[in-house]
Amino acid sequence: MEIKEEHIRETERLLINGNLFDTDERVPFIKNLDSCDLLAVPGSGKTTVLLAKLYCLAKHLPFKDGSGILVLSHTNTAVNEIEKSLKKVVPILFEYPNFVGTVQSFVNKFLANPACFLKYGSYIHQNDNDIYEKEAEKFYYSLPWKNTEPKGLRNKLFGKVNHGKGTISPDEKQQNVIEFLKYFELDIIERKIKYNNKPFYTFNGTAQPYYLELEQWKEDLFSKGILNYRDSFYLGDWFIENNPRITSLLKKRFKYVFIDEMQDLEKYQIDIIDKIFYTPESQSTIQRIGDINQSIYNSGKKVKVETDWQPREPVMYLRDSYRLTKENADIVNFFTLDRQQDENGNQRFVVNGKRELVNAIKPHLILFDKTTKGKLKEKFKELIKENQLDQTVEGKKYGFKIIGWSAKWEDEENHDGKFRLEDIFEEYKKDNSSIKETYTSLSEYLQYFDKNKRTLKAARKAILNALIHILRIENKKHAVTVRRKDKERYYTKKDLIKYIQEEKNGSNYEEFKSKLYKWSFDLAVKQKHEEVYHCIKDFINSDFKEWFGFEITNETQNFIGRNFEKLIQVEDKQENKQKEGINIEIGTVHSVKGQTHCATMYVETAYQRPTYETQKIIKNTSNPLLFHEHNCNGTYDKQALKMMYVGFSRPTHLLCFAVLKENVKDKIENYKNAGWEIFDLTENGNDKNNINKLH
Ligand SMILES: Nc1ncnc2c1ncn2[C@@H]1O[C@H](COP(=O)(O)OP(=O)(O)OP(=O)(O)O)[C@@H](O)[C@H]1O
Repeated sequence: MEIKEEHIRETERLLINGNLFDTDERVPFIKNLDSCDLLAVPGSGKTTVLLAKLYCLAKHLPFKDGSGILVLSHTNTAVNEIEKSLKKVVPILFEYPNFVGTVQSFVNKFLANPACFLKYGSYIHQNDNDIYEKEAEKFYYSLPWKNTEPKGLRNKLFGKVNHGKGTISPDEKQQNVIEFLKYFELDIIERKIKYNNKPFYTFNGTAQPYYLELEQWKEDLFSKGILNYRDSFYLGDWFIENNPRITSLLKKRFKYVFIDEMQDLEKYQIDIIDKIFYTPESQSTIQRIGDINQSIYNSGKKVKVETDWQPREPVMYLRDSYRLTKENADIVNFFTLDRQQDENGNQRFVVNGKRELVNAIKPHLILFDKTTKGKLKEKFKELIKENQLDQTVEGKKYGFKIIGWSAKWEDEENHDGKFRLEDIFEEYKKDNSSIKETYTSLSEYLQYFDKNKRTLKAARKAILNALIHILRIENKKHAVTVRRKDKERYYTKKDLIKYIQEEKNGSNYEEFKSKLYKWSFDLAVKQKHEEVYHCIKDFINSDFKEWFGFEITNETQNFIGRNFEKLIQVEDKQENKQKEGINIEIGTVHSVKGQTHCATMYVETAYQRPTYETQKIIKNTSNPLLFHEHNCNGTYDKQALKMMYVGFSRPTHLLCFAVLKENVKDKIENYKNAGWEIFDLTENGNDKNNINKLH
């Protein structure tokens, strides 16, 4: 197969405003259909060239041999970006036999889900760390404390998990055990439990009864379809081990495999993809794309310092950043953690800004303190207006964002005045809903189902999810046959529909279908949340409970609630948009990975010690904000450097870094001389609005 020039021309019009892809690096990559890795700095167009290649390849679909294209990424956001760019122009790329999704969703669909069904008779119902962690807490509190021999699991874990931790309070010990239950890994092939990457219990070890108790707990969860993200990969490995043919089938199905955001993949994710596609007899092309200096994800709560990705030959590179201007790129450049050397001994990763603006904009350093942090958003808006960024193509296309490393506190402690995003931006605190599969009340299901798209499909899914949630509370299961054995399993959405279609217990499918359509329409289009809530409540209390044969228990009653509970966030967001004129989104650095913004304000926030980014990265003899090579060697300073590298490299036009004045006050002159535009929002400023530009 060959990529056609005419298709590349089409992608130039589609993706880069009719500019041309350069013939030194980008066109050769787009045309290359052999296995390779692609590495490049932020904004160099890695995702863009991948999109271009996908477009060109999709023009050849369906392939004669019936194979397809697999496109994987680490986050849903990245997958959505791919869909947004290509779904309209090459819809065929999103249809069978192709697959576009996260690594997690790929492993779930092709490996973990069939494994779960084969081994435990259930499909994955909830693949979510939050839900899993709640189960871990529940399990902990269900374990008895035994004072007689043999000691119970709870006693054993108290000793083993806290071993070598010195004198700590009983509360801390308990917390450590709960943490263990949340994060230990069960290798179902080897029958081993690992914790913090070290062996903990094994089936063959002396602690077999305790191993078995933990294994049993996990397997009970699996048979309810409850898994954490990591479990999917162990189940996936189990599936490959027990059904080796699956790897040949997948290789045959996916002739081309592309992985974006490669730097964020964990070793076990990289390994499972290699195990399937990177084998001696493999005919599949695997291309892996990323930037080693942007690895900021980790499966735990930590930020990654080193990436697990070991690029392998042949490696291709892209020079220059098309997103960044020279002014912004020059700063980002000094936040490169690992520059590497090329074969000529030159620095390999240099961030070179190619974007040119009619009026160049300097990077802005915004000084604030605890009492003036409330002015940050206003200031950002003012700068956007002053530079007329809301009138630009990029402003309209990419928008404006305020970002920070740490968003929320996980405890209710007093934090000595330290702040995270939620302490600065009230609206961020309120907007704590993320799109999930499971909520705790019917009202939540009907309002949080899809904050961004509000499609009919999303509304329908939410209603069905709420209904199967009730069947789960009521412990209603139905019979399935797995490997000729009869089993019982909780209803999936599909099962629920099938049951109603079969018109069991007087159920009426036609009536249900038209109700479901009306409710979905009223939710998604008319936004009549309360009205729909009452209709569904009536339905549950009449037909639904009769069709499925149960009496409503207190737990379901609580789930439904007495009245509709209006969640203010839903309305708030839209009202804000209209009021402000300029819409500014607030989010974490993690959430804007891979994105382009017109203007970005990065606000330093508290995380571990030393507390703020500037305190972490500024050393006696080196300060990357002043264009010095960094001297970051510790874990947290390296993490900070990476977060700033990712965060600072988002905007096409305006980069603002909002910093606590006390962290930079001795060096303000130096920042000015280095090229920062400085605004001082603090009390002692001398501007008429107390928003002071220091000249
Ligand atoms: N060859 C090009 N010519 C002009 N503009 C380009 C080119 N390639 C990419 N761009 C533009 O540059 C911006 C960044 O591109 P893209 O998101 O593909 O970069 P990236 O390398 O994937 O970034 P990151 O590393 O931050 O994820 C986009 O606005 C894109 O349209």
